[in-house]
Amino acid sequence: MTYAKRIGPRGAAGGGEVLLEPYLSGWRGLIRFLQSLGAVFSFISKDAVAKVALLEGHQQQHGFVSLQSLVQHELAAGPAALRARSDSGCRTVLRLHRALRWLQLFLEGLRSGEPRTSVLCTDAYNASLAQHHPWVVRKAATVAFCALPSRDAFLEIMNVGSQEEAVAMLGEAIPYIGDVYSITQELFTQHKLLDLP
Ligand SMILES: CCCCCCCCCCCCC/C=C/[C@@H](O)[C@H](COP(=O)(O)O)NC(=O)CCCCCCCCCCCCCCC
Repeated sequence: MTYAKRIGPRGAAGGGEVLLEPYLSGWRGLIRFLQSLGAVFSFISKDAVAKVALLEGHQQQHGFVSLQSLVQHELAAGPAALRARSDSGCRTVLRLHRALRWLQLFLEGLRSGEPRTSVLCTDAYNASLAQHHPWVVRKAATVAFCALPSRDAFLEIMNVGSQEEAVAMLGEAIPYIGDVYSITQELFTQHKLLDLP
Protein backbone atom coordinates (compact mmCIF):
# COMPACT_ATOMS: atom_id res chain seq x y z
CA MET A 1 0.00 0.00 0.00
CA THR A 2 2.98 2.29 0.05
CA TYR A 3 2.11 2.36 -3.65
CA ALA A 4 -0.96 4.56 -3.20
CA LYS A 5 1.36 7.40 -2.38
CA ARG A 6 3.08 7.01 -5.70
CA ILE A 7 -0.02 7.21 -7.88
CA GLY A 8 0.69 10.88 -8.48
CA PRO A 9 2.71 13.77 -7.16
CA ARG A 10 0.77 15.90 -4.64
CA GLY A 11 2.31 19.00 -6.20
CA ALA A 12 0.28 18.23 -9.31
CA ALA A 13 -2.90 19.54 -7.65
CA GLY A 14 -4.76 22.37 -9.30
CA GLY A 15 -4.71 21.43 -12.95
CA GLY A 16 -1.22 19.92 -13.07
CA GLU A 17 -0.29 16.84 -15.04
CA VAL A 18 -0.82 13.24 -14.03
CA LEU A 19 2.39 11.45 -14.97
CA LEU A 20 1.74 8.12 -16.60
CA GLU A 21 4.72 6.26 -15.16
CA PRO A 22 3.83 6.73 -11.45
CA TYR A 23 0.11 6.37 -12.30
CA LEU A 24 0.64 2.94 -13.83
CA SER A 25 3.15 1.79 -11.25
CA GLY A 26 0.66 2.81 -8.55
CA TRP A 27 -1.97 0.62 -10.20
CA ARG A 28 0.50 -2.28 -10.48
CA GLY A 29 1.10 -2.04 -6.74
CA LEU A 30 -2.62 -1.99 -5.95
CA ILE A 31 -3.18 -4.98 -8.21
CA ARG A 32 -0.40 -6.94 -6.45
CA PHE A 33 -2.10 -6.19 -3.16
CA LEU A 34 -5.46 -7.31 -4.52
CA GLN A 35 -3.91 -10.53 -5.85
CA SER A 36 -2.49 -11.25 -2.39
CA LEU A 37 -6.05 -11.21 -0.98
CA GLY A 38 -6.88 -14.47 -2.73
CA ALA A 39 -8.46 -16.09 -5.78
CA VAL A 40 -11.97 -14.72 -5.08
CA PHE A 41 -10.72 -11.40 -6.37
CA SER A 42 -8.99 -12.70 -9.48
CA PHE A 43 -11.81 -11.71 -11.86
CA ILE A 44 -11.29 -8.16 -10.67
CA SER A 45 -7.49 -8.20 -10.79
CA LYS A 46 -7.50 -9.81 -14.27
CA ASP A 47 -9.56 -6.94 -15.64
CA ALA A 48 -7.31 -4.38 -13.96
CA VAL A 49 -4.16 -6.15 -15.25
CA ALA A 50 -5.53 -6.09 -18.81
CA LYS A 51 -6.33 -2.38 -18.55
CA VAL A 52 -2.91 -1.47 -17.17
CA ALA A 53 -1.24 -3.60 -19.89
CA LEU A 54 -3.22 -1.82 -22.60
CA LEU A 55 -2.12 1.56 -21.25
CA GLU A 56 1.52 0.40 -21.00
CA GLY A 57 1.32 -0.62 -24.65
CA HIS A 58 0.05 2.83 -25.68
CA GLN A 59 2.62 4.51 -23.46
CA GLN A 60 5.49 2.58 -25.04
CA GLN A 61 4.20 2.95 -28.58
CA HIS A 62 3.73 6.71 -28.43
CA GLY A 63 6.03 7.75 -25.59
CA PHE A 64 3.29 9.51 -23.60
CA VAL A 65 4.55 11.11 -20.42
CA SER A 66 1.20 12.11 -18.93
CA LEU A 67 -2.51 11.34 -19.04
CA GLN A 68 -2.89 14.75 -20.67
CA SER A 69 -0.63 13.85 -23.59
CA LEU A 70 -2.45 10.55 -24.13
CA VAL A 71 -5.83 12.33 -24.22
CA GLN A 72 -4.55 15.03 -26.59
CA HIS A 73 -3.10 12.44 -28.94
CA GLU A 74 -6.28 10.36 -29.11
CA LEU A 75 -8.53 13.40 -29.46
CA ALA A 76 -6.56 14.53 -32.49
CA ALA A 77 -8.28 11.76 -34.50
CA GLY A 78 -11.65 13.39 -33.73
CA PRO A 79 -14.26 12.60 -31.05
CA ALA A 80 -16.25 10.24 -33.30
CA ALA A 81 -13.21 8.08 -34.09
CA LEU A 82 -12.33 8.01 -30.40
CA ARG A 83 -15.83 6.89 -29.38
CA ALA A 84 -15.78 4.13 -31.99
CA ARG A 85 -12.66 2.49 -30.53
CA SER A 86 -12.93 -0.21 -27.91
CA ASP A 87 -9.17 -0.19 -27.21
CA SER A 88 -8.57 3.51 -26.70
CA GLY A 89 -6.38 4.70 -23.87
CA CYS A 90 -9.08 7.23 -22.94
CA ARG A 91 -11.90 4.72 -22.34
CA THR A 92 -9.43 2.54 -20.42
CA VAL A 93 -8.25 5.41 -18.22
CA LEU A 94 -11.92 6.25 -17.63
CA ARG A 95 -12.50 2.75 -16.17
CA LEU A 96 -9.50 3.09 -13.87
CA HIS A 97 -10.57 6.62 -13.00
CA ARG A 98 -13.95 5.33 -11.78
CA ALA A 99 -12.13 2.62 -9.81
CA LEU A 100 -9.92 5.28 -8.23
CA ARG A 101 -13.03 6.94 -6.84
CA TRP A 102 -13.96 3.58 -5.30
CA LEU A 103 -10.46 3.36 -3.79
CA GLN A 104 -10.68 6.86 -2.35
CA LEU A 105 -14.03 6.15 -0.68
CA PHE A 106 -12.94 2.73 0.55
CA LEU A 107 -9.71 4.03 2.11
CA GLU A 108 -11.59 6.92 3.74
CA GLY A 109 -13.93 4.35 5.25
CA LEU A 110 -11.04 2.20 6.40
CA ARG A 111 -9.43 5.19 8.02
CA SER A 112 -12.66 6.19 9.75
CA GLY A 113 -12.64 3.04 11.90
CA GLU A 114 -15.68 1.10 10.65
CA PRO A 115 -14.69 -2.53 11.39
CA ARG A 116 -16.75 -4.23 8.65
CA THR A 117 -14.61 -3.91 5.53
CA SER A 118 -17.22 -5.68 3.38
CA VAL A 119 -19.75 -2.98 4.31
CA LEU A 120 -17.21 -0.24 3.59
CA CYS A 121 -16.30 -1.83 0.30
CA THR A 122 -19.94 -2.31 -0.78
CA ASP A 123 -20.85 1.28 0.15
CA ALA A 124 -17.83 2.66 -1.73
CA TYR A 125 -18.67 0.47 -4.72
CA ASN A 126 -22.34 1.48 -4.79
CA ALA A 127 -21.36 5.14 -4.67
CA SER A 128 -18.92 4.82 -7.57
CA LEU A 129 -18.33 1.89 -9.94
CA ALA A 130 -21.62 0.06 -9.48
CA GLN A 131 -23.64 2.50 -11.61
CA HIS A 132 -21.35 1.66 -14.56
CA HIS A 133 -21.54 -2.13 -14.17
CA PRO A 134 -24.21 -4.56 -15.38
CA TRP A 135 -26.16 -6.60 -12.84
CA VAL A 136 -24.03 -9.74 -13.14
CA VAL A 137 -20.79 -7.85 -12.40
CA ARG A 138 -22.40 -6.05 -9.47
CA LYS A 139 -23.57 -9.38 -8.09
CA ALA A 140 -20.15 -11.03 -8.44
CA ALA A 141 -18.40 -8.03 -6.91
CA THR A 142 -20.75 -7.93 -3.94
CA VAL A 143 -20.20 -11.65 -3.29
CA ALA A 144 -16.41 -11.21 -3.47
CA PHE A 145 -16.51 -8.31 -0.99
CA CYS A 146 -17.81 -10.71 1.68
CA ALA A 147 -14.43 -12.48 1.55
CA LEU A 148 -12.52 -9.37 2.65
CA PRO A 149 -10.54 -9.68 5.87
CA SER A 150 -11.63 -7.66 8.90
CA ARG A 151 -10.32 -4.13 9.38
CA ASP A 152 -7.64 -5.25 11.84
CA ALA A 153 -6.35 -7.96 9.52
CA PHE A 154 -6.58 -5.61 6.55
CA LEU A 155 -4.46 -2.93 8.24
CA GLU A 156 -2.00 -5.65 9.23
CA ILE A 157 -1.51 -7.04 5.71
CA MET A 158 -0.96 -3.54 4.37
CA ASN A 159 2.38 -4.10 6.05
CA VAL A 160 3.19 -0.54 7.03
CA GLY A 161 3.65 -1.07 10.75
CA SER A 162 1.20 -0.82 13.63
CA GLN A 163 -2.51 -0.03 13.15
CA GLU A 164 -1.86 3.57 14.14
CA GLU A 165 0.91 3.81 11.57
CA ALA A 166 -1.28 2.25 8.89
CA VAL A 167 -4.06 4.75 9.66
CA ALA A 168 -1.55 7.63 9.56
CA MET A 169 -0.28 6.40 6.20
CA LEU A 170 -3.85 6.37 4.86
CA GLY A 171 -4.23 9.95 6.04
CA GLU A 172 -1.21 10.86 3.91
CA ALA A 173 -2.11 8.78 0.87
CA ILE A 174 -5.79 9.71 0.50
CA PRO A 175 -5.14 13.36 -0.50
CA TYR A 176 -2.80 12.20 -3.31
CA ILE A 177 -5.49 9.90 -4.63
CA GLY A 178 -7.98 12.77 -4.41
CA ASP A 179 -5.64 15.02 -6.41
CA VAL A 180 -5.21 12.48 -9.19
CA TYR A 181 -8.95 11.89 -9.20
CA SER A 182 -9.86 15.58 -9.50
CA ILE A 183 -7.26 16.38 -12.15
CA THR A 184 -8.48 13.45 -14.27
CA GLN A 185 -12.12 14.35 -13.66
CA GLU A 186 -11.43 17.89 -14.83
CA LEU A 187 -9.54 16.68 -17.91
CA PHE A 188 -12.32 14.28 -18.92
CA THR A 189 -15.06 16.83 -18.24
CA GLN A 190 -13.27 19.45 -20.32
CA HIS A 191 -13.08 17.10 -23.31
CA LYS A 192 -16.52 15.52 -22.75
CA LEU A 193 -15.03 12.07 -22.26
CA LEU A 194 -16.84 10.99 -19.10
CA ASP A 195 -19.28 8.74 -20.96
CA LEU A 196 -16.93 7.02 -23.41
CA PRO A 197 -18.42 3.61 -24.27
C1 LIG B 1 -9.91 -4.63 -1.44
C2 LIG B 1 -11.06 -5.13 -2.25
C3 LIG B 1 -10.94 -4.88 -3.67
C4 LIG B 1 -12.23 -4.81 -4.35
C5 LIG B 1 -12.12 -4.12 -5.69
C6 LIG B 1 -13.23 -3.13 -5.87
C7 LIG B 1 -13.56 -2.81 -7.24
C8 LIG B 1 -14.66 -3.69 -7.75
C9 LIG B 1 -14.58 -3.76 -9.21
C10 LIG B 1 -15.38 -4.88 -9.78
C11 LIG B 1 -14.93 -5.09 -11.20
C12 LIG B 1 -15.31 -6.42 -11.72
C13 LIG B 1 -14.54 -6.85 -12.94
C14 LIG B 1 -15.09 -6.39 -14.23
C15 LIG B 1 -14.87 -5.22 -14.68
C16 LIG B 1 -15.29 -4.68 -16.00
O1 LIG B 1 -16.54 -5.16 -16.43
C17 LIG B 1 -15.32 -3.19 -15.84
C18 LIG B 1 -15.70 -2.50 -17.13
O2 LIG B 1 -14.71 -2.70 -18.08
P1 LIG B 1 -15.09 -2.68 -19.66
O3 LIG B 1 -15.85 -1.42 -19.91
O4 LIG B 1 -13.76 -2.75 -20.35
O5 LIG B 1 -15.94 -3.90 -19.91
N1 LIG B 1 -14.01 -2.77 -15.36
C19 LIG B 1 -13.86 -1.81 -14.45
O6 LIG B 1 -14.79 -1.15 -14.00
C20 LIG B 1 -12.43 -1.53 -13.94
C21 LIG B 1 -12.26 -2.20 -12.63
C22 LIG B 1 -10.87 -2.02 -12.10
C23 LIG B 1 -10.80 -2.54 -10.71
C24 LIG B 1 -9.49 -2.25 -10.08
C25 LIG B 1 -9.49 -2.69 -8.68
C26 LIG B 1 -8.19 -2.50 -8.03
C27 LIG B 1 -8.38 -2.68 -6.58
C28 LIG B 1 -7.17 -2.49 -5.78
C29 LIG B 1 -7.53 -2.79 -4.36
C30 LIG B 1 -6.48 -2.38 -3.46
C31 LIG B 1 -6.97 -2.08 -2.11
C32 LIG B 1 -5.85 -1.51 -1.33
C33 LIG B 1 -6.24 -1.12 0.02
C34 LIG B 1 -5.07 -0.82 0.88
